[in-house]
Amino acid sequence: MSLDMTQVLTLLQEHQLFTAVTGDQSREFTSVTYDSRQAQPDTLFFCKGNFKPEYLTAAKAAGATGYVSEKTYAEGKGMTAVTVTNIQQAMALLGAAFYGYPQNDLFIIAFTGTKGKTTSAYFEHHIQRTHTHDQAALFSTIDRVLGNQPAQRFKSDLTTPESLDLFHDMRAAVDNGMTHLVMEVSSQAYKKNRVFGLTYDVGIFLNITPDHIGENEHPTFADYLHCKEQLLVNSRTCIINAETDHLEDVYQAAKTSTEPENIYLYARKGAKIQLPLDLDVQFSNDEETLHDSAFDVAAVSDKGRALALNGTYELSVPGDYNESNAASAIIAGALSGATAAEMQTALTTVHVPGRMEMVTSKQHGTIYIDYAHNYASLKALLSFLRRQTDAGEVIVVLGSTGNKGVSRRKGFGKALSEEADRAILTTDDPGYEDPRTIAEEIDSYIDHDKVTVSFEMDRKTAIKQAINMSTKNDIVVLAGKGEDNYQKVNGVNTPYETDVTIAKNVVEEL
Ligand SMILES: CC(=O)N[C@H]1[C@@H](OP(=O)(O)OP(=O)(O)OC[C@H]2O[C@@H](n3ccc(=O)[nH]c3=O)[C@H](O)[C@@H]2O)O[C@H](CO)[C@@H](O)[C@@H]1O[C@H](C)C(=O)N[C@@H](C)C(=O)N[C@H](CCC(=O)O)C(=O)O
Ligand SMILES: Nc1ncnc2c1ncn2[C@@H]1O[C@H](COP(=O)(O)OP(=O)(O)OP(=O)(O)O)[C@@H](O)[C@H]1O
Repeated sequence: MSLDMTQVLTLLQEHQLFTAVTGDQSREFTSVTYDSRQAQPDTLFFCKGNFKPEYLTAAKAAGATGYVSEKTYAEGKGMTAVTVTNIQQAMALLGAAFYGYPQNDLFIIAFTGTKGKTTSAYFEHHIQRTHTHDQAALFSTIDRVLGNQPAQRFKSDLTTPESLDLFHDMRAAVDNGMTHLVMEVSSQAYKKNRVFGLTYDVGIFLNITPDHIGENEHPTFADYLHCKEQLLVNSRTCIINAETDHLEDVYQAAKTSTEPENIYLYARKGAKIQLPLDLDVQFSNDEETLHDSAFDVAAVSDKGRALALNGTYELSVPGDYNESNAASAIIAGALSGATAAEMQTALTTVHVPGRMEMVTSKQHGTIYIDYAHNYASLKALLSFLRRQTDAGEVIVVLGSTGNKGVSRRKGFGKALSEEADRAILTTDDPGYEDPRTIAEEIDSYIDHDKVTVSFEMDRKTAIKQAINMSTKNDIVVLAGKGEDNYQKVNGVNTPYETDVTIAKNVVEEL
């Protein structure tokens, strides 16, 4: 893989990003990076974000011969310097070119939404693995699967990787024989131009509620919505959950680049839709259970019927909202050519780490471990579980993260007041804050006439207490950490056994 200066300048000029160039213009680069620690001979280095000039000095010392940035630096003397109007966009364009446009060799299915991205991406990946006989890659918040060997599976740092990493990983996936890619696209990915210039074969919009607004994320809800909608603007075929808030805005965004015959709308049967739009696919379920779900999917338009996806689907992950997530994955699967039978097979065995994990105990009811960590997700989770447990109590163990998402504390108080009987407030990634103070803040939003609250800052002890106090008709919910095996404390990822392990051990010791 390589990139020469003629390609660099042509691409930047074509996209009106080019400002100026100095130095040797006959260079060819055999490596690209935005991190000086990765630089090597003949590297093209990108100066972006919270960049410091000494990183350029370090990159040059390691052999970098060119750099791209929004201004020139004295530290880059002797290197070819290309200045651009937008470094993130330039990096995405040049990254795609350096890695030989791997997206052209992949059928790409991309999910966005405030909640359900990871879950739906896992559902879709499972469908695609079945459909393609294991030729499907996955870029999720949890992991990046670039091939079928254990060494081709990596933990993720970001929901959507930085552009150079994204195209690097796509190239690796293609070279590993992958033909399909399922990916999550965060609003930050658009805000930071990580996916600039990328077009998806199928883009799915799941839902939007206020979240990720604040310092280092989005200044306003309007900005958050705009960034999320960019996924649809950049998709050849769009799938929209017609139950989402702001449906009109979302639908209009899809229509800016996609004909209505390539926009699919789905919803639960009987759901109230905000706009007089015709649905394409409905799903329904008369029998929810705590352990899995069997729901019906039916096309209700001509273009929906052309997908041949009608049928009853058994889903190994419970929760009414997961039926909605699965419905989106089924439509995307059908658009990629997967048959209903393939999708039915896949969904019966899918597992999403840290989402709706179950640990059962005969005397103490079922324990659910779930990543729910804001109002919308906790409300969705608890209201589903509440409906399943008329006879018993809903007992919740949770905390809230320190130094970010402060509004979640109020949301937790609200969701607990609406759906829980007991809450044990504890620690969840307190960062530089005191977990007890965070817990007290959550408590200040709880209606104490409805919820009995106690405090236990050692999360393991809190989990033991919750399981021990529950009876066989109760449900215990361990919320917020999912499969995390650390607690972020004072800037350090402190090892943590995981909620699932602790719950299993407690049950074994009973
Ligand atoms: C605000 C934001 O988006 N920041 C991201 C951004 O940071 P940045 O460009 O400022 O980079 P930086 O890490 O501060 O460092 C500056 C530059 O110096 C370079 N450097 C640094 C040290 C050195 O020795 N040499 C060197 O060259 C770095 O490689 C970098 O290019 O680029 C970095 C990767 O290059 C990301 O890790 C970082 O994500 C931050 C940490 C983050 O976690 N952001 C969250 C908000 C986020 O993006 N979340 C979404 C999910 C949210 C959702 O669910 O919707 C996500 O997609 O993950
Ligand atoms: N469609 C949905 N609507 C509401 N809540 C949901 C939905 N799907 C999942 N959830 C809840 O949200 C939690 C997080 O789900 P998931 O990880 O799939 O979402 P995400 O969009 O990837 O989230 P994040 O951006 O926080 O990583 C789940 O554990 C569940 O409690």
